[in-house]
Amino acid sequence: MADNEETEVILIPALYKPPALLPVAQLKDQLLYTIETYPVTIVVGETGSGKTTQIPKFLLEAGWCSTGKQIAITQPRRIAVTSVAARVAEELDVSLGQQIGYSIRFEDVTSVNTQVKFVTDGLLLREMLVDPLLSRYSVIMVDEAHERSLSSDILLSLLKKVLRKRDDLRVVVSSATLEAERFLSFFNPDEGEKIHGKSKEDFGCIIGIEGRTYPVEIQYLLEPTNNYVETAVDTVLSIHESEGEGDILVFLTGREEIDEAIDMLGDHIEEMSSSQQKIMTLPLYAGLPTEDQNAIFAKPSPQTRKVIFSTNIAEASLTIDGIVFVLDSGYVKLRNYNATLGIENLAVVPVSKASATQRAGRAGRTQPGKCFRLYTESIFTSLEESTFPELARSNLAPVILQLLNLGITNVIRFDYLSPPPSSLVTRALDLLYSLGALDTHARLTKPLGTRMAELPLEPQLSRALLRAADPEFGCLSEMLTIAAMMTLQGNAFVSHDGGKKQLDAARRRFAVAEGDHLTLYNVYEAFVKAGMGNTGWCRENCLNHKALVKAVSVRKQLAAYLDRFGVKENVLTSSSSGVLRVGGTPLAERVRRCLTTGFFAHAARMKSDGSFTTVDGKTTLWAHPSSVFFTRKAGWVLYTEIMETRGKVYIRDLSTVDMDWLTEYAPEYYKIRNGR
Ligand SMILES: Nc1ncnc2c1ncn2[C@@H]1O[C@H](COP(=O)(O)OP(=O)(O)OP(=O)(O)O)[C@@H](O)[C@H]1O
Repeated sequence: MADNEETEVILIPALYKPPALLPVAQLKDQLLYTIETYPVTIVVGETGSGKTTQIPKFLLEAGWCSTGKQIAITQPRRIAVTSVAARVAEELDVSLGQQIGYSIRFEDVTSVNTQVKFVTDGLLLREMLVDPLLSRYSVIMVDEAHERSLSSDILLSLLKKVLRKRDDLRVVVSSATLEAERFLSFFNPDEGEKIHGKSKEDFGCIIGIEGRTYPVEIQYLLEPTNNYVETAVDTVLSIHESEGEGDILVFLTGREEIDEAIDMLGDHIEEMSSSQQKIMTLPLYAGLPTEDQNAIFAKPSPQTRKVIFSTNIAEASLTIDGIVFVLDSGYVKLRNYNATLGIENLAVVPVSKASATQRAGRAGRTQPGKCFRLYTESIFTSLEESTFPELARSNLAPVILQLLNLGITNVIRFDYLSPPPSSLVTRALDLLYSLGALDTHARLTKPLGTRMAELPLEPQLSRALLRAADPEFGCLSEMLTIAAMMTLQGNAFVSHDGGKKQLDAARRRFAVAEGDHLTLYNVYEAFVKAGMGNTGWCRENCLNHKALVKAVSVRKQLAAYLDRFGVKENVLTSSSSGVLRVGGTPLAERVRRCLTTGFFAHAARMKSDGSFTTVDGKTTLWAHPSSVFFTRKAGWVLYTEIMETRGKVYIRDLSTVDMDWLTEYAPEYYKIRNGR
């Protein structure tokens, strides 16, 4: 062991069942030797070879937690964190949250006994704010690093720095083949440089794991399709009719497509004869509450075939027992930030080869499988090798805020794995400056900037929340509720029996003329009043009970942050009193003004045809169907979510504002923009 050669090795409980089948098991000794010897180990292995579930157990068994330190395994996605942690706990026959735990935003399932912690890469970054050297960990494994998620790229950069300060830390990076060399040379000392006595030659090592659990047969279309949703549904039906047993996982790009496919398949299911095996459809996308996401793991009855329609969140690390068939649409919705327009959108683009391989790898995990690529083989050949780094196509404001809070003052020259375009960095600095998080020297302001960095919310929302207690606004209680509801990402309402009319009527019942934020506030208040255990009431009102329970918990956690900052609810604020006035300003207006202090950059004006135009008049936006302003008229609004689907830019969560408020709360920002 690095810290203590004499330490006694802790043995895993007797119930530990070594999964002899998994290819990684054959390399156990070599892996442990490498991790012991080199500060950095890059592990390259096929999907399903056992990297995620087995390596942490090997490390635990070898005593990497015996000095009281923990092992962390990061994942880009929450669902991978929770499900893999559950699997490892099950394999070790321990209860989740004890020896094996996990932590995701707003949900910490760990205890003092936790030795192996699965965590999202973003959350581990946050931990660095309180423990910059991540001193409580002996090994940190960054899984799925080839995905190049924003947080995992930044984490790798910061780990590189930490490794120069800590000689007892080990970093394991799991990656698809092509990126392995790049990761290694990123970590390596420069020519002639020595770190803790180690040079380029003995600082890191790549280990390849060959083989996978079960074979996966790949099939392609002979001719390209121009409607992959329809082709996916047809393929599901033909598998159901002519292939053997086994569940199906279909990769589409977003919620709308998933709903469309489920509806289309539903029509066919109704026509099926009762003697046939049944089909059970399930959606899976990031905005679904955790409990609903976990429904995909439930085993259906033997007479039922499970068909999961998912976005790329099921693409990596997941094992869904029973999946035999994978259908890959060949497309993914990727975040893309246009620094010139200041708009973050989701564009549907072809997947990379690495993604397609990961998708196929969701089959063949617990039995042999088949992957139907809903595109031709020549299209596959023409795909990019790997996904373009998220860092180079994102709004960098949140991450720059965190870097600054970690004491990294020069965010332009920071040692990025791939440096982002300078326009993205400049834009982020501009925005943070206009939010008051930075001073004119691009230093974090105190306390506003540091508090914004600490709150687990996007900077605009953090800013609005931190201003809410100001006597001028006096709406902290309301803003806490709105912020918590916004983290549900549009999932407060749900159509229980598929009735769109009922859903629309329910939305109307809670809707207020001022817009979606106060509507969300109304929903929350009504939910608490009806009794939080009242699932019947939620059903009647087409509300998502689990999501609302989650909002209550998120609200509490946010309130605890503010409490720590010494931000208290103003005595004048009372959530029950919608008519309360501060200086003659009604509560609803104060809330919208307060939102403007954060979201001033997201303003738009409704045109006569019901669409919206941005402040500079260059972009047309449409209210999302879930918005109050999908049907109602408005003047100026601000929006807190923006997404692009099939060439149309939709805005969600809108509130009416007065145009003058924009310059009142963000004079610098509008001066900067007008000056360009
Ligand atoms: N929840 C589960 N139920 C049944 N088997 C599982 C489960 N989780 C993992 N396994 C088994 O362990 C194998 C290895 O899974 P693991 O996630 O460790 O692989 P991996 O190498 O990290 O793959 P990937 O790169 O695709 O994430 C799976 O192929 C499967 O056989």
